[in-house]
Amino acid sequence: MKHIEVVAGIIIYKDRILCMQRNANKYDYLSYKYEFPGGKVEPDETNSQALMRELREEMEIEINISESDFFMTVVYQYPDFKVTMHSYICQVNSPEFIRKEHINHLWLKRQDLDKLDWAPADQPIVKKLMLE
Ligand SMILES: Nc1nc2c([nH]c(=O)n2[C@H]2C[C@H](O)[C@@H](COP(=O)(O)OP(=O)(O)OP(=O)(O)O)O2)c(=O)[nH]1
Repeated sequence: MKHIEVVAGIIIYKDRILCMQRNANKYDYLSYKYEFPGGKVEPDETNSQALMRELREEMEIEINISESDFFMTVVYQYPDFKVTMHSYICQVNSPEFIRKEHINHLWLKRQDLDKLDWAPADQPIVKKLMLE
């Protein structure tokens, strides 16, 4: 079965976390779900390089990310593929970005994160963020 390596950014501005809504997808279980922005790691890229590239491409966010920003890794088995997702805390100084691929976004306080319909692999990240 296909196994993909993904990076995701927990974008934090003041006391709010950026939640991005995916568009329709060939897999119903991912369509319109909320997620943390990011994407697949390409060969010869480090995780932080991949995340900086994805945030630049997807949202025009220019940010420096290093291994010290690592938050947690989730391994999740979807019906059609397995994902290993590495998440990083990304503190930003401005809430500005350009939404190029997602259909909606919300800036939520930690305690409200569980009000959204998250991609299944994101549940452990949401849970951990709510504990802090
Ligand atoms: N970026 C991101 N991807 C996530 C999260 N949770 C989760 O299950 N995923 C999955 C969805 C996708 O299968 C994969 C991310 O890769 P992607 O963004 O390049 O994939 P995609 O489905 O949008 O596009 P593609 O496969 O058609 O290229 O990881 C998350 O919080 N952020």
